[in-house]
Amino acid sequence: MRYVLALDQGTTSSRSILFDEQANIVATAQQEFPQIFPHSGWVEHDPEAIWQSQLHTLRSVLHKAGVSAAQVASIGITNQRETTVVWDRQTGYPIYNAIVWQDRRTADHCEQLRQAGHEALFRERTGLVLDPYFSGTKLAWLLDHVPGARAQAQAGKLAFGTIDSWLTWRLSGGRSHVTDVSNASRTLMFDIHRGCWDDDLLALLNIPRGMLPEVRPSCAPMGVLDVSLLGTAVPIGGMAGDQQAALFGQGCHQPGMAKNTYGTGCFMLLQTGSEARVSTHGLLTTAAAQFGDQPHYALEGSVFMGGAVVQWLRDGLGIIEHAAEIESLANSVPDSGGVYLVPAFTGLGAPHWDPHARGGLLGLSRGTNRAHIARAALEAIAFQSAELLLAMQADASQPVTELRVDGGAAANATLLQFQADLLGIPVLRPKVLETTALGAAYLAGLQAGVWQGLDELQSQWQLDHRFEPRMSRDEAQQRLAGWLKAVGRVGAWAT
Ligand SMILES: Nc1ncnc2c1ncn2[C@@H]1O[C@H](COP(=O)(O)OP(=O)(O)O)[C@@H](O)[C@H]1O
Ligand SMILES: O=P(O)(O)OC[C@H](O)CO
Repeated sequence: MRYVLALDQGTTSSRSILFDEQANIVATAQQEFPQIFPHSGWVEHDPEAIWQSQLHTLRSVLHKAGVSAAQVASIGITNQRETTVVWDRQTGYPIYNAIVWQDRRTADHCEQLRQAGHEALFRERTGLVLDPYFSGTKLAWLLDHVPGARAQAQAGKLAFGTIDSWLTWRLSGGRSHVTDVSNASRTLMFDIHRGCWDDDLLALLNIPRGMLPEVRPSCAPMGVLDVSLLGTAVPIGGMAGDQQAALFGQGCHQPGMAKNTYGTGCFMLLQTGSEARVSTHGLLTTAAAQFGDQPHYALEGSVFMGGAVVQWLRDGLGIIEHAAEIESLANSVPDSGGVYLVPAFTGLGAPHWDPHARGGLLGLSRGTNRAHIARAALEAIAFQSAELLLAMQADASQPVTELRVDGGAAANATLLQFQADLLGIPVLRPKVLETTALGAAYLAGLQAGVWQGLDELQSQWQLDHRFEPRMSRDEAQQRLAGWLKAVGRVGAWAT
């Protein structure tokens, strides 16, 4: 029996999931690591903590399954994207904490680039908008603020990577400095059309090219595990950013197929095939996971606060004890009583791209209670996602007819029913909700010959539940109008 191991390095935890040859989950291991908030709007991770937690889960999952490293045909890596690490090539140690995708410290730098008239060039080449979300300005910040970093980078002594690169570097004992197209496409430095780092953009960001990893397709030899780790040189055969990995794991290979992941944030991706479709409605164009020679693209909408709103109810307001309790609390009232919660705690992502927006709780009355707020919180996740799908429908050449879903909050049936109601299309939840890890495993397994092609993978996708829209379109339009009114009130708040 051969196995495929997926390493899923997320924003709040590192996980390892072992799959068998039928893509069944054999064992999982997970470890959380600390979130560091040095200032308002700043979010950092310790790259050593990321590495140690990932290594711990890797060892633990094999131990739990009673499987030896020699039985693992290939390792796939999937990761929180954009999060930026710089390390010393010689010592292998990071020069500073990782700056996390949620971090807003480079909002001013983005504004300066915009004022200087560079937004169109970045957009055309990278498919992204000038927002602190992406790696480029985070990397520039590190070079400008860590003493001596710029000189060392110019001397070729420092390496940059997103988390996929960082883990591969460590896993390979410092031999592989690589990334894949899907991760590279989130950096603001990568031309998604030519499939290479872009010297013009590097010059505008003042980044030495020598720091950057080599870019490969997502299904490709990425490196080999250093034998000192597990005693065997297991190949790393696949790599993709977590949202592109989920698109792959959901079997969304045909243009027009879309998925939404309800995790900390919400990320909706629409497969557009070989066409890098440009959005005129605030979405991003991004590289999908690449299997084979041809690049594939996706339209993406990213919402920063998805399931994290539920965490806020739990940890900030203390009105629930466990995330799952939100469902019964929300269902204890017939509706939100006119309350709208706009969770713009770290600004708004797609389609608004307003780093200065802040959260708002609107429409409160004397009768509002915590159940209304819980319901408004769940609805906010669905409203934000509905805005993404509306933008996609407006941008795409063909209508999106169904939405595949996954992620931790997709366990919540009330949320998914309201989502289907708002969208007016069926929402499909698969049996395997670990689609991110599955996507990484598929890429690695294809590389190792465990699976032969996409048809074989697609036939493995199984439905758990189909949520059909029940609300009238009039009511859905009214609710959306109320949401948009609330969003309008919180814009540019923190300027
Ligand atoms: N039953 C539930 N209803 C709503 N949200 C939930 C539920 N269970 C978990 N969540 C939310 O889902 C998120 C965790 O999902 P996960 O996919 O593990 O996230 P990530 O990969 O971003 O860390 C948390 O923000 C949590 O609040
Ligand atoms: O770690 P997640 O699952 O919240 O995903 C984070 C995204 O990749 C950020 O773009």
